[in-house]
Amino acid sequence: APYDPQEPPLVKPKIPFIGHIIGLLRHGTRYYSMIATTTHHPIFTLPVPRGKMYIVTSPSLIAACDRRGKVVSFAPYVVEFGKRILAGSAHSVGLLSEDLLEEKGPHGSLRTETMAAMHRSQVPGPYLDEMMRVTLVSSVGFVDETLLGGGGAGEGVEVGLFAWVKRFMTVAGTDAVYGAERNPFHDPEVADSFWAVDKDFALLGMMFLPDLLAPKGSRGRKRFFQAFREYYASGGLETASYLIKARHEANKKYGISDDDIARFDLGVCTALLVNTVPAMGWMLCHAFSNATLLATLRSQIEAVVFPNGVPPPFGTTTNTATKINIHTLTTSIPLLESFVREVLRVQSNSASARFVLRDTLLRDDTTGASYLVKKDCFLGMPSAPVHGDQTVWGPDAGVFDPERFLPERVEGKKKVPASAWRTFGGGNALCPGRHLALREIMSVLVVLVLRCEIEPYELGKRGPWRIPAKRHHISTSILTPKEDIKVRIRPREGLEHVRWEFVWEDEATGVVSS
Ligand code: HEM
Repeated sequence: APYDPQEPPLVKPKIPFIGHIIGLLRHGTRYYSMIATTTHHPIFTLPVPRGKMYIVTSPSLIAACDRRGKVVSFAPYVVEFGKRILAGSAHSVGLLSEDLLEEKGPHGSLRTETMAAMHRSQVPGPYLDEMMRVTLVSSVGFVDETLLGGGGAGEGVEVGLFAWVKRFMTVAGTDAVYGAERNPFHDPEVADSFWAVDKDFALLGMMFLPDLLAPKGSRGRKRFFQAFREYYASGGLETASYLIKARHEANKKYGISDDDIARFDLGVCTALLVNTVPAMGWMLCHAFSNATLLATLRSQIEAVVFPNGVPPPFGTTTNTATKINIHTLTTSIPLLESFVREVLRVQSNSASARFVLRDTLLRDDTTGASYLVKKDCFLGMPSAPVHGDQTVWGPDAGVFDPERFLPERVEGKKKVPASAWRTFGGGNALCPGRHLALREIMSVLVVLVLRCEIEPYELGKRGPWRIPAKRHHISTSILTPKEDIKVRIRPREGLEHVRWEFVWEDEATGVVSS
């Protein structure tokens, strides 16, 4: 459709016609930030071959889009994902695409019903606590194994940091959801299959000769589906979390076949893992590369967990374990969540991709200006430009500041609008896994900060920390590094004799872990 002057300002490409496509291919989502900083438009239109894209960069207009979530919609992407990546049957994809405008309410279609189940099962409360209990047992077990490695004499192990995190977070995350007893991810072949699909995501999405053009991803996808069909056939559902049970119920209500349910699980695992896993890697880079911050985190945690705030001396603790309730810890040490939120602020590359289902007028409450966005156009609210905006975060927007989200700091400053922190998106597409992700990340962080030393290590000697460059990916919000960091992980000196017991217990909800 021709450009209407009521639409957001047009940014013409330097190279006619294809210039923006070249920019996007070359710079990825950074391209939006580059345009935002040079034009200062709160929303702009990028003409591309066969259409146009609207890009929103101001928190007030992002809030306006969130309010119009039904017409500036995420739903078409759920449908495309079901079709292209999950390769669901025509029947199931048909059901997913019903009631795109969500006029029938939260229980009016398979898509909305499933999403309601995702939210209901992950709000803070007993279901979430139970998932936390399982994930903690799983990740602590793996850390124990690592620390016993390297001959057990404390020399530690040398690993690629992100690869190491990926191995245990993949299992810990899926244990929480599918239950530790029958989780298909305990078979390393299934875990590898899953990550092969993620790697070939863009090629599989083209739906063109996948066996030939994306052989590993295509084979991995088949292996994944087979493993999940077997999981349900052998009674896996009985050992699953409420999340999987609630989804299953919704699927059955709409007559989804067992084969399609196994396919949908690839969607669950994608949402569950592709951001959480790299996010954990970045957490460790930011925590362990900064000696002052690491010391502060340790002393704040130790003040809570040890009587008198210092580790018990050698010889006094052989029989009693030091019990650490991570739930209490994260509520009494605000720096933990502030740090995690700040890492997510600087590392987030989320797109918040939307599709305009109906011509809509967006009103910017701060300026009073209105913009017309047209049916069938793409609209993106990339996180990077807002996360780096000095008018929102202050002149130090570009600086990594782990204390930025401390409650007392937030109160003292000009209020940052909720729509300016976009790590988990917003509106009715707001990530339902945000509580699980934050809690899981904080838990693993506490365990590792307390128990481990992690140092860059190459060719047998200690090297400097370098925060690596990121690899572009079309669908994940937290990108992976271009190259992994080689590190040595060993038990912290002087604490080898401490027997740890990590639990997640919330007296308020009554879940007690073993
Ligand atoms: C650090 C970890 C995570 C990050 C950064 C993240 C980020 C996001 C983002 C940016 C969106 C899109 C929101 C939008 O477009 O406005 C999203 C959606 C979603 N996320 Fe997460 N996520 C994380 C972890 C999880 C976990 C652990 C789960 C658990 C299953 C999960 C489940 C989902 C689902 C199901 C959606 C789709 C929502 C819908 O269709 O309405 N995410 N996430």
